Amino acid sequence: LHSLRQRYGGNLIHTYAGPNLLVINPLSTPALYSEKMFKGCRREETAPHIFAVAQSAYHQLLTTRQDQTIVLLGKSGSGKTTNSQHLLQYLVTIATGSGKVYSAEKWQAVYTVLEAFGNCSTTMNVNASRFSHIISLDFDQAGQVASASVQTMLLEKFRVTRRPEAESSFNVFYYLMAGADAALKTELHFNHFAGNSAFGLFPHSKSEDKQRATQQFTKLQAAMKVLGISAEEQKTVWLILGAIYHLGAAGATKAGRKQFARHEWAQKAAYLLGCSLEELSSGIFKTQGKGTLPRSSSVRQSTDDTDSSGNVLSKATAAECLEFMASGLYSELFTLIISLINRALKSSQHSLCSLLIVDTPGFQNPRQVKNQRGATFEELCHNYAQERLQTLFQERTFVRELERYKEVHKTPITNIQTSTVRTLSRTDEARGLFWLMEEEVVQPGGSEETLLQRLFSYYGPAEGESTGHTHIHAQTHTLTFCHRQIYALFSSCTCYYRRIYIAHPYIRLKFSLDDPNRKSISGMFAGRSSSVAVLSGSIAGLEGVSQLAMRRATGMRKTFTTGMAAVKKKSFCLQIKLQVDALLDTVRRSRVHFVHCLLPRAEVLRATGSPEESYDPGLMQIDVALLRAQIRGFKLLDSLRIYRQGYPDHMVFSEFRRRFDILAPHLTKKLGRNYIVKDEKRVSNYLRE
Ligand SMILES: Nc1ncnc2c1ncn2[C@@H]1O[C@H](COP(=O)(O)OP(=O)(O)OP(=O)(O)O)[C@@H](O)[C@H]1O
Repeated sequence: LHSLRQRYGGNLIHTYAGPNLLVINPLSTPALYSEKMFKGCRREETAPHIFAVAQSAYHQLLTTRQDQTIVLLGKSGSGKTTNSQHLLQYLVTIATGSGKVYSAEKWQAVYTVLEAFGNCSTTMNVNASRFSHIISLDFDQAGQVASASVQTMLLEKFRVTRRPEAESSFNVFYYLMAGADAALKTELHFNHFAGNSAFGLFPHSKSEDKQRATQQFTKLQAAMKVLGISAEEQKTVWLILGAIYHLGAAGATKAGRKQFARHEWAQKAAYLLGCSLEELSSGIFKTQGKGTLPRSSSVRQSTDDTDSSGNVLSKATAAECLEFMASGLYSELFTLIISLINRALKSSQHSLCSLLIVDTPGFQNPRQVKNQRGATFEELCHNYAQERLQTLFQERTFVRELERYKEVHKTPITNIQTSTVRTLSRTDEARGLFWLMEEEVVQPGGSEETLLQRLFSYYGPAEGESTGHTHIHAQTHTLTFCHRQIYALFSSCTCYYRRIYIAHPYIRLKFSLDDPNRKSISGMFAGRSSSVAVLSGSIAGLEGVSQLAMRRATGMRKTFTTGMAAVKKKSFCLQIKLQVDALLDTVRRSRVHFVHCLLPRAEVLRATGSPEESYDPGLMQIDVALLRAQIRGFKLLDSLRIYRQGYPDHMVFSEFRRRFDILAPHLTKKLGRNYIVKDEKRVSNYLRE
């Protein structure tokens, strides 16, 4: 702790803790990422740095030809996404061929688009990611990037329609509302905005916010252009976003017949989607019978799920029906954006092995920023993903090391707290969500209902923080909130069916094909294969063309299809678990490098807005209690102890032989260049001598 404080005070944000890198968010933009740093950034040779982690992973990829993954862990706002970008910046600079197909500019554009569509402002971070993603770089024989792809999961799609107080919707809505030029504004009916919105979606009111959003919109358009997203395609994206905005402005009736509350706004949404008001209204509010569905594999899947427990939409309120549609549309749009990004990154060049970068939304607990509300279901899901990755860290750091030590020494290692993940999780900050999820959802007899109740015991306002009415009110509110969320998510299959109804080529049977908006929207969705559609709304970006990308996609699909029986039971939580399983399965196949991102102080990201604008050397101070909690949560001290006492740096005999037999030319001479080794251990010992 002392070292970290001293280093941080001296503007040294990177520190090694054994094999892992710790990065403390500088809350400023220090000059640490210049091209000068690229040179000789070998872990063994330089001071701790995020580039050195990239270099080390790349070096291991080249020498072992084994896939490598860099996993970023940490609280929300601790700097995971920023560090992922630095990793990529380094890798594409050192390992991109002369063709520059994967330039740093292109990656910058990828992140600009991802941040516009998948980030928002939360109580912990003004630009928080609300989805998990894997960036994959596939390398060829010469160690150059041959192809790349992005897979995303756990998108918080319901944020479009409801979210905790004082948090925003996805950035892109504000960019579009502020930055659309006059022609686009007219086209989207954005010349004046509604006073009401069922989704709480309003343009920025402050002029500086508006100005920033306008700049961001220009930046987004430029980034889309860099990624080869045509003007026509961009327009389609704006049409869908515009339609979602107008659906919010239209709202839904609170009682009586389910219908739009303000028809003039609904009319605008219908126009943008290219259908009539009646068609849109019945698509959203009317219950569809089983027989009316067109036959297609993906549609059949949805009907199975929908009808087994009665008609979900008939139970949902009009507002919920509207929310299903809007968030479903957004989720489809997001999947489409990922496809467009992958189109720009794809290449059919042969590749040998991959380097993956995994970034998921960070741990978050509203109480950390003195927020009295309980956590939302989405926060639970993101914490769950983080906790599973943390479990992987422990598995790789402790379990294997302890076994190896015991194997060599025949006695167990001392001094290491070998508490199981279970007890660990229960006591640390992550609050045992991993086990909560596993116990309540996956075990027989588990149910979402009990999950919610237990969620409360973890996330309800703490004792002594407040008493009486407010306390209970906060809990009830969150419970209702969670219930609704789950209810909505449960019904997402119905929503999915409806999305197809709107977006699928089948729409042609129903809606006028001649409508230009309709044509461009269905044209964009039509190209996607049905196998991609099966995972629609869960994992996006599985349409890779390179061999390695296809192998990854098959692995992820398999996780879903083996659990499909369970998915048919419509357990949304299980679907979340499957998405995280797919992520973990992909990571597990590789050698993993961990980067722990640490938050020096809470609230500061909220308080100061963009850290870049508020650089003040005096800010390099640390909230010691917060830092200590993070170090404990990551189990960093134990990982250091095991690093000292165990065998953290090791290589298997075959690797040792391959790497060092150049030093024993007499051996190669005697046995031939490609000598076949039966006993690697014996040859390795021979080499050592
Ligand atoms: N190494 C760094 N150098 C400069 N700025 C940084 C660094 N790390 C983080 N920041 C700043 O901190 C802010 C939060 O970082 P970032 O969004 O990357 O966090 P995160 O861990 O990805 O958050 P979330 O989990 O909520 O998505 C960013 O605005 C960024 O500018």
